[in-house]
Amino acid sequence: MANQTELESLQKKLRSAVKNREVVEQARQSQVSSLVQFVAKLSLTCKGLDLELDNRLAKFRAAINKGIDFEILKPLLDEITLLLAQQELRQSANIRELHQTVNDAGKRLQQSQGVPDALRRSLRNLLTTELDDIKATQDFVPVLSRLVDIYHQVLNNKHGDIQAAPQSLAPELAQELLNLTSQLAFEGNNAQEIDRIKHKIASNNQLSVLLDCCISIIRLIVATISQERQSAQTFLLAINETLALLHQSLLDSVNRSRDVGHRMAELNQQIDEKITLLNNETQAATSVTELKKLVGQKLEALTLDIKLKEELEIQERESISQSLHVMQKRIDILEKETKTYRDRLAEQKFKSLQDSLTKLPNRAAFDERLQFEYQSFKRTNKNLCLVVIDVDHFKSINDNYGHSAGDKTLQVIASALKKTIRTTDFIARFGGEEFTLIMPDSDLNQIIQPLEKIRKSIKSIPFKFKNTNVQITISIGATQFLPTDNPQEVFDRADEALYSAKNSGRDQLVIKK
Ligand SMILES: Nc1nc2c(ncn2[C@@H]2O[C@H](COP(=O)(O)OP(=O)(O)OP(=O)(O)O)[C@@H](O)[C@H]2O)c(=O)[nH]1
Repeated sequence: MANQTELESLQKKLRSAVKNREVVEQARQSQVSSLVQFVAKLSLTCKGLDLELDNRLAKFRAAINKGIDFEILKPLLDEITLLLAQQELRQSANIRELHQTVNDAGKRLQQSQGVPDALRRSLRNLLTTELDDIKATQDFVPVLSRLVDIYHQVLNNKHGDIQAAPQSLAPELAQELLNLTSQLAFEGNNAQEIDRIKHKIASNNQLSVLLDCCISIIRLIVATISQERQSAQTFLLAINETLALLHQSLLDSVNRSRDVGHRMAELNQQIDEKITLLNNETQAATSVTELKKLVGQKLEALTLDIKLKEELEIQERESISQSLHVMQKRIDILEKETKTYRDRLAEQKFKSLQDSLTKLPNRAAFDERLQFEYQSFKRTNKNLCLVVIDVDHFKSINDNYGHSAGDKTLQVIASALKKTIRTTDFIARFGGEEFTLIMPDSDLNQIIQPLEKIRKSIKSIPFKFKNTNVQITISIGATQFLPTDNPQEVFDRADEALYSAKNSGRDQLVIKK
């Protein structure tokens, strides 16, 4: 009986165990199935990376869907694991490359001119922080999109600035503009205005500022030309008026002369007729008394006519002298007006050949003189040397002590150069901090000593800026005209000599044959 009970209890336990086992089995089955589905889905996310991997994963998905035994799947899994490892390597290489590309593109943008401060800051943040935080390929997406956005904004800005003109050209343009403005000769308010523009160019060479300055200069030139045209017009009108008056005086005088001429002719005719009549009547006279009476009457009439003639002649002389006097006065006015105008033109020519800052001859004057000396060299074959002088590190004077200090320095150097050269030499300000010197009747050996004297004299000027003693030096390049040379070739050779002097440490003279 007891055994029967034990058996039943055992059977009950067994049934319950089987049931539990079935539940566990079912749960496990469902877990395996969701795992299989998950793995299948996961494998699909790798699709498209690599053809080989795609094939293996497709096989794998088909196999697990069929419920193929793990042991059979094992070799396939090994192959897939290997392909995945290769894929991972390739991917990290791609990420490194992408990182580098984004970094390079950003750096390039950083180095370009004219990026506004705010964008420059965003770019710096993107390159230093955001780019370093990237862990996976998809992290590049927002970074790349921000970089493209910054590029866009910079491009828009640049377009708005000056289309296609790189800021790197600005220093050259500023220098050329300064050279050109120093050749302009203005007076009064216009001269002050041009000085203001020059300071603006020298202290800020942003392209937009240079453009503004160009426009202001052109406006000044146009205003000056129109003033000039007006003054020429006034001068011509005045001359025209005086000439018209002169013409009128001449006409009056001619008319008067003609009237007088007519009256004279009439008088002459009257006198002639009276003499003929007297002649005839004296022939016909029969007595001396009659003759006396006749001659007395006729002589009286003749004397009257002759008197009248004399008066007319005096009148005529007086009128001629009067109109000559009027004409002389008008010619004097004319001469005075032309002289004023001639002087003005001469003064303008002088100013147009003078550098306004240093009062030395300017580049135009130098070109004119060089042509003249060159022609004379060709004619006479006498020695002729050309020298280019450049102030060393002049930019640092502007940068450290201001543009006005730079201007003053140029004036002091110019006046020292003028004092030190020989009377036969010709010095000009070529532009900026560069001077040119023409030395006629000298060969290279003869110019060494005077040029060394110039170099030393500039070096010994005691410049003082902001309570600091500053020594300023010059570099000199010199050459001599050869029979086959033209002025440009000689200038280029002197310039090469100057650059050798600069490259060999400055503060020296280099001669090039
Ligand atoms: N104050 C002033 N500066 C000028 C004038 N004309 C040109 N400059 C400046 O002269 C400087 C010339 O500089 P650079 O050509 O770089 O030459 P540098 O500094 O003299 O150096 P090196 O010639 O190499 O020794 C520029 O900064 C110009 O702006 C001017 O009329 N007045």
